Amino acid sequence: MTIQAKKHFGQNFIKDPGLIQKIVNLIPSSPEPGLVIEIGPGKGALTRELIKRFPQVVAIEIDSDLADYLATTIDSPKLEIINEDVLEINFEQLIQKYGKPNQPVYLISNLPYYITSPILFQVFANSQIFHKAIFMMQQEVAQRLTAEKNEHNYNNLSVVASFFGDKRYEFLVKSHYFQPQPKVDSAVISLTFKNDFLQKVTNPDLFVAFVRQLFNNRRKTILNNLGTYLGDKQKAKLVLEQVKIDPQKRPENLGLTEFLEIFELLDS
Ligand SMILES: C[S@@+](CC[C@H](N)C(=O)[O-])C[C@H]1O[C@@H](n2cnc3c(N)ncnc32)[C@H](O)[C@@H]1O
Repeated sequence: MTIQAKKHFGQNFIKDPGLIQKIVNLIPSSPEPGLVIEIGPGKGALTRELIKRFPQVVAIEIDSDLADYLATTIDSPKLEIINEDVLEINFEQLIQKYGKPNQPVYLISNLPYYITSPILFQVFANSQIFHKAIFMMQQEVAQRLTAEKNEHNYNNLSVVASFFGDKRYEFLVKSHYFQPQPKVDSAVISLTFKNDFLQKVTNPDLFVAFVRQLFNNRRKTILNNLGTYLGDKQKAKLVLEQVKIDPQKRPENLGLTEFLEIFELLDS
């Protein structure tokens, strides 16, 4: 069966066996092999390797041609193919259905690039139910996500990713590894989820929105950005004084702890 890549679904397939191994190796198989959820299995490049190593793989694919192709070419009781839009998936219910109690849950994807951000934020919103995510994305986004303060790519995504877990830039994947070949290179990142920071705020969604707004105008000082957020520059000045943050700094000069300090003060 010939499968033509559909551009509107962000289909760029990989087939290099070395690359596939390298990506799948990032999922730990100890202390116990967990439930693996793959977003966008495509023609099954990663999926075939995953079912060799893990007891249960759930693959969510929006394209029914590909879902049918997978169902007819992979015959394994370990694989569950779900023909749906990942953004419509209720991960909690999915894990209840396919996982075992207390089993670690891993996410893996060569992400459909057109919805990288919505998927990332959907995953963040469910971070407590996942152990680790291995995601391939455009290199520029990977650099932003894994950047640290004062680095030139640092933005709200960098802060939010650190809030939800330990992030790591794993490796670069040149564009020629994909079929069809995209215009830009990609990179694989990993995120190991943690609850440490989550416990500090009552509403993580509000924190995510707060950080986003504080980066609204990167060139302006934190005083200006916070003033706009609060609609009150004087109050912003007092808040920054209380948490001992230099009001002349820019958002890119503040680390996660500093954003949390400001937010916690406003939250209390
Ligand atoms: C970059 S391709 C990766 C394919 C395959 N995993 C590989 O590495 O060769 C992205 C895959 O995500 C699928 N996809 C796109 N949008 C999706 C969505 N909203 N929900 C689920 N899958 C989606 C595409 O159809 C495609 O199979």
